[in-house]
Amino acid sequence: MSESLLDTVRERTPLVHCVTNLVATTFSANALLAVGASPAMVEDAEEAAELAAVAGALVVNTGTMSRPRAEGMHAAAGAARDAGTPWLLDPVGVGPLSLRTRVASELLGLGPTVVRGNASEILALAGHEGGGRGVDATASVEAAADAADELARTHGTVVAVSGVVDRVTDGATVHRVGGGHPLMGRVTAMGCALGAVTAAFLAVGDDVLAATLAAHAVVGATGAAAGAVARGPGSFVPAWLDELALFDGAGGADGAAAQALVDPA
Ligand SMILES: Nc1ncnc2c1ncn2[C@@H]1O[C@H](COP(=O)(O)OP(=O)(O)O)[C@@H](O)[C@H]1O
Ligand SMILES: Cc1ncsc1CCOP(=O)(O)O
Ligand SMILES: [Mg+2]
Repeated sequence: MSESLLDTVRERTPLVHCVTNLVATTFSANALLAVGASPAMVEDAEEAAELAAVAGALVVNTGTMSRPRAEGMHAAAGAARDAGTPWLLDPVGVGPLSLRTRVASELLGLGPTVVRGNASEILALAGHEGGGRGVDATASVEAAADAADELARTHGTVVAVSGVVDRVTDGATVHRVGGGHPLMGRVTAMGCALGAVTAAFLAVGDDVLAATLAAHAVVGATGAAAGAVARGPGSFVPAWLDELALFDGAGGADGAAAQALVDPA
């Protein structure tokens, strides 16, 4: 599953349009390049609508909110919906901060293909007390399980909640993805990069749940491998980009390792 979709990303180099935050921009673009996709960070409303209509997939990430950026998000998400471009909402910091919480709720109404966030953000997006502090989660993945299922069912979307073990649901079926490394929580914009990589898989896979799971498994496997060689958060970043770029495809040992992270016994 994961290995063949990764091969398809590399073959097709899908254009992934990101309306993302100031912190995540370069890291997400590098993660997309490393996995084999083609990133474009475009946020002006006029340009964002043009690009979202022709991109392979779109990421809308609320991490550094401003009114002009919110306009770009609405324009991009609306154009993606109209053009049938798959798009992922990463509701960074939703809950404690008011403008982004309102905007994310409006964006949810535009029908994201996937919603991906940490547990506090998913709880808040579903209208529950998430307890988020800034952009970091204070709730556990399992504490957000009911909220994630409810969001998925109400909005017809796949919801992925990240943490020590990620949880992915379409509201009916639930999967968990292991792997990763504690250093991933000490690198900024790691979840944003996971969202960007997930969008690259959405661009080439018709099965949204399978594509989301495959992307999470690849990030889990490469994160574990990078964590095993990194000395700390600084060396984790280049190690992870290298692991992502060097990850073998169909039939390889890396692909099998990623597959084994999904719903381990
Ligand atoms: N302690 C951990 N152990 C293993 N993987 C982790 C850990 N913390 C974060 N990750 C991984 O890092 C990625 C980003 O998750 P997370 O830190 O929850 O996102 P965010 O940065 O949006 O809060 C996910 O792939 C997740 O599985
Ligand atoms: C630190 C910070 N501040 C605003 S956005 C951002 C990055 C958040 O990235 P992630 O959600 O991937 O940890
Ligand atoms: Mg995040």
